[in-house]
Amino acid sequence: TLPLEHGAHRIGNRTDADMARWRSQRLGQFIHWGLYAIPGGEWKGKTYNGAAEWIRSWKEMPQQEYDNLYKQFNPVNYQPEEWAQQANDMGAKYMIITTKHHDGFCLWPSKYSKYSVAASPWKKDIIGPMVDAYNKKGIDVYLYFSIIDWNQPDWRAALKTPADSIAYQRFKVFVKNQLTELLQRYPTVKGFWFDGTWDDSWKNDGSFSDELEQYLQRLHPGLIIGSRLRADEKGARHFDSNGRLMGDYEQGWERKLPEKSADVHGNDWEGVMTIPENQWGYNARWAGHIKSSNELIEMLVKSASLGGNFVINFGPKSDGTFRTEEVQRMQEISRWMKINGSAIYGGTDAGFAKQDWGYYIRKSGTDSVYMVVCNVPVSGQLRVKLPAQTTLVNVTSLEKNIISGTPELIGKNEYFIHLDHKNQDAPFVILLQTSKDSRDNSGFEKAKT
Ligand SMILES: C[C@@H]1N[C@@H](C(=O)NCc2ccccc2)[C@H](O)[C@@H]1O
Repeated sequence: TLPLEHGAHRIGNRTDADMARWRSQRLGQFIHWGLYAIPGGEWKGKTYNGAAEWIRSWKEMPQQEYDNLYKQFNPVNYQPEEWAQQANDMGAKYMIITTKHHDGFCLWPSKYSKYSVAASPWKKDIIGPMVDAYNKKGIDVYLYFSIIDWNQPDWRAALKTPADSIAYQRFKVFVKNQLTELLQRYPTVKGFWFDGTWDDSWKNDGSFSDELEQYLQRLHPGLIIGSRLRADEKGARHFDSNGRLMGDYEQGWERKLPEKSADVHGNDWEGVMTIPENQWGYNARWAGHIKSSNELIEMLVKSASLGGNFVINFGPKSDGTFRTEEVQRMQEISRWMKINGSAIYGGTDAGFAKQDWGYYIRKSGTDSVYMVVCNVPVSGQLRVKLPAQTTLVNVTSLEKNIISGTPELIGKNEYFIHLDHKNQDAPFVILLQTSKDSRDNSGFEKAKT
């Protein structure tokens, strides 16, 4: 291995209580809200085909006109208590809010930037009431912070001249000041969700990103910061030049999920997902595939089955309300979580062989393994192959009329669980009580006779 000063400082997952809490939460709510919600993907009758929060970079958008949108920011229908209530109903245990996206507009009245809510008709702090409302519901808050800041004259994508380096030096002080300010203003937040760290200026300054992370940890012990913040001294990101994960969890799963256990190497990880194909901020016209609640639920289940968290993104409108499709999904996911949430919270990789009908999720640290069935086989029977030295002690379903009869032993540690032929319109859950046992097949057979 290479001698690295600014690579990973820890091998393996964090074992402290803050990280255990994050790991048990499994379902998060991402909120992208800012000036980009005003154009909502359209400008002067034309439709922007990119992600709505990137409209400032569209050649048809005069940047000065975009930058002046702060004069229109006035979310008269913003009700953070309602936001928190609906997130709580959905079953989200944490929320990530954009304090500042790439455009540099701050949703809090920052001392270090004029480009904030303080300069808007709204005037007031947006972040504080949101943190308070979510915390009151028992939902943890994480602060999204973009290192890229198109509004800051000292920001650079790359350092080409000595003048660039002097400007960027000032920019790094500005970043550190804003992050310090955010922790002082909102001391109950559990971590930062950094973004916009792919440019050369940042990638080639691994020592700063490393020192910044350590500074933030000293300021606020226990902070949870993903792998997207840092680079090592060779410009490697997420995984250092020795292949070791930096940060507290793998944070590269954006609009994509790992397929199998081997893809996550036992690391903590988090996937963040849009409901349309690629819109984080509010876009008036969602084009392409819009994920159904069952699709989002399956992604959540898949994430938990692979030992990761799943965060669903919402893009409120400029007036502070949520679009119908997003409210619908929160309500549908809420219904499912109220019945099946026990399979998700505290869930992790069961270490069982994957089957076509769906996913296994182990209640962490126990012999309870949930089966979340997403694909009912036409045979009506679910194959379950237990690992060696594991016996089946009991089988129940979280809802009535799911299982018919008792599991049929079909081979060494292998069973068919027969289903009641009701047509299911959502994933359903079966709970397996297992036990580690030196004698194979003795468990369920014994319980049955
Ligand atoms: C969480 C999302 N990240 C921002 C983004 O630009 N992602 C696209 C991207 C992802 C990875 C490398 C470069 C660019 C999007 O605007 C959202 O904020």
